[in-house]
Amino acid sequence: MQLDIGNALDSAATPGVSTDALDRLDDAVADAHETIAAGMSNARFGYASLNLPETTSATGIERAVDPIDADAVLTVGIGGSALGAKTITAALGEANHYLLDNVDPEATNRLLDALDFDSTAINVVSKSGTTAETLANFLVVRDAYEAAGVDWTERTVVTTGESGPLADLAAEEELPKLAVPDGVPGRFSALSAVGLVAPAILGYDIEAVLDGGREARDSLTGSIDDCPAYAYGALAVALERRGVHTNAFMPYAEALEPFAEWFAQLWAESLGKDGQGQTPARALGATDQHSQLQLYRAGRHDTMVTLVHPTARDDREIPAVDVEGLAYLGDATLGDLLDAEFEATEASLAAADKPSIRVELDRVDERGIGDLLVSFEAACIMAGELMGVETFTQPAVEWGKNAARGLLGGEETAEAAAVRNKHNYLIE
Ligand SMILES: O=P(O)(O)OC[C@H]1O[C@H](O)[C@H](O)[C@@H](O)[C@@H]1O
Repeated sequence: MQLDIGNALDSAATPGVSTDALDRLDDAVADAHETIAAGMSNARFGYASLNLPETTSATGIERAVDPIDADAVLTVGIGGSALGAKTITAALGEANHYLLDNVDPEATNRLLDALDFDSTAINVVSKSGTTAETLANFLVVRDAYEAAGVDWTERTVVTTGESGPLADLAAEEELPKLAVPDGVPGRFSALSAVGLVAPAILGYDIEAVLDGGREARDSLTGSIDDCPAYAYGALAVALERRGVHTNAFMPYAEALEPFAEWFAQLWAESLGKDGQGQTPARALGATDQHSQLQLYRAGRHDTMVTLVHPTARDDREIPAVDVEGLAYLGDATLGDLLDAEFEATEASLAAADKPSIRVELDRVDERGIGDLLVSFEAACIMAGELMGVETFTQPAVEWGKNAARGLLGGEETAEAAAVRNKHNYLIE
């Protein structure tokens, strides 16, 4: 991954974010890098995530899924236990990866009504093994396979922690079970079995995904000047300190649309703490030029736009047509048009003095997605160090999980009691 940060420096929105300011930040980055590197070598909680390209065994995962013969995969998981797999398979252009993360019964019914159970593997993922949405969806899916007379036990792989209700279910049915590695929070676990089982079942080269991750990991150095990942994290913090509280993540590749979703969880859950953080907004180029760009260019000075741009892609000619005013299209390809839109957006933001960062990758393929995932994880960890927050926890999210469990008749929790006592103000 490469960065061009020119448009984020010295903009009217962010006076003070200059090359000098970044130079001053470089010492803090060097110190934070030492903490991160020490955390990696001691496999400390959270920091161990950056070791996954080394510690994950692609052959171990491939061996575990080998007996499963399937053309499609249904992943049952939520948050960090779903978005990694979704991001990787989408980046590789896979259409036969389905996801049950939410528990909207109408959407679930529609998905299960259309699914070919015989050819679809079930990939159940939960680090804790207790998440209500995931467990409920797994029970529903098992039931649907049974109702269709299809043996779900022959097609299911479970990825979870050592113990817990999901581990018990897996043991009871003697299902193949892979581990969520120690020291790795869910949203940082894409390059483990959590994110790689689905692409492995679908026949992708998951070793190449890990290779891309290794490249990103090996490029972590203690200076902004030669480490794009850290430069991104440091710059986002410098901007956040000056009131840039929204980070609009806008890839110019459909295949990276779920990457923006993955980034949103990473950025929000890791950095939204102690009154700090940036709100991640999801956008897609060029589509959202025709929707959100108005706000980013002419709205409040509180947004940075992250423009992600692959430098190579498969392309398609635009057919020439003899109609006045359309000749210019006949000389171009769809890729040329998308690139021109990208350049125009970047220039238009700069002309309005709005900060943007250009992230480039060679191609959206196995290596490219591995590189991007690890680079943004490292960027996030760097940002967390500079902000002084606990990057690897998510207490605010746990609050809601505890409340929902208590409300459904699980063990009584203080959070559920707070929901029961909440003050309503109804207007009917
Ligand atoms: O993997 P699980 O334990 O099922 O957790 C799934 C998700 O649950 C919560 O929402 C956490 O905040 C997320 O970080 C996590 O990824």
